[in-house]
Amino acid sequence: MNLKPRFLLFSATLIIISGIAVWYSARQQAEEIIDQWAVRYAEKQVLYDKARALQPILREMALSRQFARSPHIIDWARNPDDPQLQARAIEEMESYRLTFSDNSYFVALNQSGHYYHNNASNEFAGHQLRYTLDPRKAQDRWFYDVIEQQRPVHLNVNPDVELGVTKLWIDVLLRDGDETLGVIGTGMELKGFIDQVLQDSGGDMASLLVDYRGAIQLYSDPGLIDYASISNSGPPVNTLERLLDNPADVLSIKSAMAELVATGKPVTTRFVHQGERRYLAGVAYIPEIDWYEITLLDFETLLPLSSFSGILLICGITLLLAMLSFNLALGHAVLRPLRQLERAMQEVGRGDATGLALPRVQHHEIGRLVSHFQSMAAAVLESRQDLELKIQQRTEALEALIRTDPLTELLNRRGMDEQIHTQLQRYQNESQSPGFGIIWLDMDHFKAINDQHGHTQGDAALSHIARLIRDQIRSTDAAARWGGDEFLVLLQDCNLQRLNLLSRRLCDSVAQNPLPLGDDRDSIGLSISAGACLCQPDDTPETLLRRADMALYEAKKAGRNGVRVRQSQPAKAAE
Ligand SMILES: Nc1nc2c(ncn2[C@@H]2O[C@H](COP(=O)(O)OP(=O)(O)OP(=O)(O)O)[C@@H](O)[C@H]2O)c(=O)[nH]1
Repeated sequence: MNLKPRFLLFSATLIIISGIAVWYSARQQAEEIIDQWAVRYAEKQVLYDKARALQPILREMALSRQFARSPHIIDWARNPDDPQLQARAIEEMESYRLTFSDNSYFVALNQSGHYYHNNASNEFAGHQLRYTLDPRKAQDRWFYDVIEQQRPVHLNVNPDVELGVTKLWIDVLLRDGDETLGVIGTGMELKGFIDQVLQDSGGDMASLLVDYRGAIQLYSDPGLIDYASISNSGPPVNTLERLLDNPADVLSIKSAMAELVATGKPVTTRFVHQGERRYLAGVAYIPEIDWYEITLLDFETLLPLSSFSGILLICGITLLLAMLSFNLALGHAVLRPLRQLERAMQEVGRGDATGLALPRVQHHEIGRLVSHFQSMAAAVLESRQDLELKIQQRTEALEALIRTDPLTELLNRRGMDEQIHTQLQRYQNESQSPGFGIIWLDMDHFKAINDQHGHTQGDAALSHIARLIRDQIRSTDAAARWGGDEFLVLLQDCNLQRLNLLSRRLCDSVAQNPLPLGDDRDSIGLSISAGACLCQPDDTPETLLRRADMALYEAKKAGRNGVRVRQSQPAKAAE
């Protein structure tokens, strides 16, 4: 596999692995942030809810306490049958009615069991005595329970059967010294109170008030309120268990409540579940009423994890872009130069090293690689050229060798054959081509020289004659050792006169230049016979040579050291 797909695969694997790692760690971090944030938020919220719920209750409680300390009412409660005291007390009660938020009050006297009440619309003016309490009636049990428990203030959520309303009752003991004269106070209309202080803030949080047993005292869903908790002799019905599915969560909240009372901490938090949802419960103790404020915070709605998906998306895109940029940079800095280098290497391998398209990288490893490659390619090119030159020279030398006679360094028979063919073709094909002639030379009595002086001297004689021939001919002419002691001379641009002249000159030159034997006074006399002829248009190499051979034969026959020229004029000249 090439580097590019390898790197792409590698990068993709890296993206996936680091993406998963980033996803999990970011999710973990996000969850931790949300949890920490939610704890802080829940702590603040429960304190806020506590203050919001407590503020109106405290006001009514303070007023009710003051109401219970009224001397007019205490005097009357001691003597409930005294009409004057009753009139003053009812006047006092009516003035308090206007100060209570509900504009209503109740006064229940212990001695007579009479229950006095007037409401916001002053419906019972002049008939404030509404009924007489009966300890046998369930709906009147609250009065006797409050008296029995002797708690100075008691809050009680209870429907008023007589009045047909459900209220949060603030029950305050009416006392004179150690004597309990009755219970007085006011009621806050439950629905209005809940709407005012416990209404859900959308679907993301819920607020409720519970007593020390976990019995729900105030909640936005009236069906879950544990009404008249004070009067129920058995265990409470509507408790935290109704709200939280998991018993462990209920125990957890109860432990939080115990912790608050034990440590005096203003607030604490616990994670709980309601159905599939996870909530954070902020718990605060309200010592003034001995209840607990619980705020359930659905932080998955308040701050859903999906809020962080944008960050995760950006992380993912950034990672992807980083990897793509890395790949692009890698491709630009490494892979592309490497590909160019590879192509250049292939070109050098094919022997085409001209105009190599090499990457223009100056620095770093690839640059050095290119530089080394350039040097190497230049060296390879140089040695290749050198080699080719040598081969050419050797080939030329070989070519020359196979056309050269090693002893005399004249053309050999093959070389002269080619010359005759070439010249003959040119003469026959080109009308303007001048004719040429050949001279066939043969040493006279050469056998005797060999015999008398040995073959070495015989070779020397052959070389000596070759030199003499070479001296006599032009550079355009050609001379060859035809074989043994025979030579052949080809004369360019030749006619009979020149043929005759040069043949004679060659014979004379040999005759006049004996072969020196090293000793100045001694030499071997030499002579040659020559047969010559001019080429004819219809000649073949064979006919041409045969005529020269015949001329040579005649020269030999005529006594040697002589020349015979076949007189026939070439046809072109005759024309
Ligand atoms: N030293 C030497 N002798 C050679 C060489 N080639 C041929 N010969 C000798 O050359 C002689 C040629 O003799 P011929 O041409 O037949 O006869 P000739 O003695 O020259 O007499 P004519 O040609 O009739 O004048 C032979 O004895 C060959 O052995 C050579 O390369 N070196």
